[in-house]
Amino acid sequence: MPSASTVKQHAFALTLPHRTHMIPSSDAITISDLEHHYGELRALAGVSFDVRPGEIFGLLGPNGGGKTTLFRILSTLLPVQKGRASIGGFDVATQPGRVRALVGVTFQSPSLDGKLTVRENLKHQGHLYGLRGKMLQERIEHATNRLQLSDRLHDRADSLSGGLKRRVEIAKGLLHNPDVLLLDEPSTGLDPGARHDLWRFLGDLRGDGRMTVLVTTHLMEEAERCDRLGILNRGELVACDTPDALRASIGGDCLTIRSGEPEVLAERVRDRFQVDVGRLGDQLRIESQDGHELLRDLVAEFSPQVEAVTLGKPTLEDVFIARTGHQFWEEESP
Ligand SMILES: Nc1ncnc2c1ncn2[C@@H]1O[C@H](COP(=O)(O)OP(=O)(O)OP(=O)(O)O)[C@@H](O)[C@H]1O
Repeated sequence: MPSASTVKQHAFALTLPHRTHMIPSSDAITISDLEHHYGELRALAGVSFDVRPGEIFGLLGPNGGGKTTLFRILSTLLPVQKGRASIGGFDVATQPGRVRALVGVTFQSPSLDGKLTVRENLKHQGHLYGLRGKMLQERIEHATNRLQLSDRLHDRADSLSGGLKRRVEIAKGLLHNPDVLLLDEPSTGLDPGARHDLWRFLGDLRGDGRMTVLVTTHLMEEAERCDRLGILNRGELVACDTPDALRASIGGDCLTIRSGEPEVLAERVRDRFQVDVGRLGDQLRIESQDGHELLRDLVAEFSPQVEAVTLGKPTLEDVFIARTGHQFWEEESP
């Protein structure tokens, strides 16, 4: 009995037409005013952004942000309810066959058959895409070379480490030579070393500028590695730019203060220094052009109420907090 994910991949692959188009030089992915509802629940609230050819574009967001919904619409597995999405100029709603020919997809849930070797897994995937004989052989060689899996072709999938399995999944997505690779949380369950390797491979894949990669993640360190990022929160795109530009949009330094009386201290700091003070639980958050000076004065004046202070350059998490008014992981609590 095939697993649910295998069935899903079958559904994705079987309707693939022969590929006739390369991505034109305009945007690789265009999303305009995309909305999606599950019953009453609004999972996407009018999202718009573009992904340029050859870039690694990250969709960053906490759990429930809407990443997987958007990912499934782009991979033609969910219908477009409102708005428009196109890949390589082909409309996801009206030209799904064309879109499937252009994209390779790696889903969050594992899709390898553990009892089969790497080669057998890839062969099976190739057959789903109508590839056979010499052509399939060449594609398997090419994909496994790119992901440095050539010496693993005869290993059973269930004998591989998590990182290697993930690379085989990506090789599966590359078999039909797509121009756009869609990856849903590719490093879920990987240790930091395997995660690092995975990102090195992603960098290599688009090295010649031909492959566009859209990757969803809830990990800041992954988001940092993307060329550009869209930050999704509760179905809304709250920011979209390069990681550097997003951090620079905060400006200066970020000061975080923990206090037993956060509300009282916030009021006093506002009055004394004329700064905006945000509050997240028992922590206060201040953006300042000169954090060192403010830190010194603040501790000198309010040390009895200050339990701990951190000072640092803005991180992507600070960007998220500044754009949404809440912490990244707040959403995850059960
Ligand atoms: N099939 C579904 N039926 C009903 N609600 C759904 C369904 N799929 C997702 N949702 C809800 O839609 C919202 C967005 O979910 P989505 O999976 O797109 O977010 P996400 O950012 O990918 O989160 P995660 O990382 O947890 O998958 C959430 O509130 C989720 O509970």
